[in-house]
Amino acid sequence: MRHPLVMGNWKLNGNTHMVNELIAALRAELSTVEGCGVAIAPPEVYLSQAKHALSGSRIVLGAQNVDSNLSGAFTGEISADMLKDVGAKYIIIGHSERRTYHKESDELIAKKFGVLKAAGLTPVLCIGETDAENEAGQTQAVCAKQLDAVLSTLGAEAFQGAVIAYEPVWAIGTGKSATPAQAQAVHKFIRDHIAKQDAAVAEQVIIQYGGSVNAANAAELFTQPDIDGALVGGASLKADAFAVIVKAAAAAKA
Ligand SMILES: O=C[C@H](O)COP(=O)(O)O
Repeated sequence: MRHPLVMGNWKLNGNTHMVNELIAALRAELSTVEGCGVAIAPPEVYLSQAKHALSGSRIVLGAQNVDSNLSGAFTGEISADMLKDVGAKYIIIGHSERRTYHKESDELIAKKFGVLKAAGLTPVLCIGETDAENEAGQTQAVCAKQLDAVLSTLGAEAFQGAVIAYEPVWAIGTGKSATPAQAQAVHKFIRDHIAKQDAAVAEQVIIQYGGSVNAANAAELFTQPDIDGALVGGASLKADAFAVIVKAAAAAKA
């Protein structure tokens, strides 16, 4: 039985004051919610502060990226061990913004996946097609290629305990979410693709949807059988909206 996971990706937003205020508000909003995992990924510079602010709560700390190297002369980078050391658990890799702005390849992202697994951390692997790829009918091919980078190097067992976030690039930050039926079709394709190698692993892997999830559309998305929560950008910066999304996931999957 899979449990949903709703994770907030704060992206490049926040400051010392905001981290404390938003976490305090989330703690108040979510203190009684059960049946849905909750995580937040603040910017790396605020991870320790966030960990302290989350102390004793059920909200888990995540991060937005990791380097593929473990240590050494890699200026500006953060290692898996460092993330673990500060208490982060769910680590986003392969986000389309990193694929686009930092030219991250499927191969590099697969390497990061392996580094996180080796450190005992949970990869949140983002995959998804662009608008042009969607228009060209290439959604499944793009998702398969992004998954295959991990499957071919680490095997299906690497997805045991891992998280996949299907985020169509055209839906990120645009206000234009995929419809529940559109997202479900891709989520089922993703699960079936992994099941070709290992049905048990495919059955347990959490597949989040991401892309303009908000308080108004979350509940309907979560009615779909293969949508196991959400990776939330903009709406994760507002405690009330994020709490509605978490509660919708808990209710839909109860
Ligand atoms: O990681 C989160 C996604 O990029 C979705 O962002 P969004 O909810 O602002 O569309």
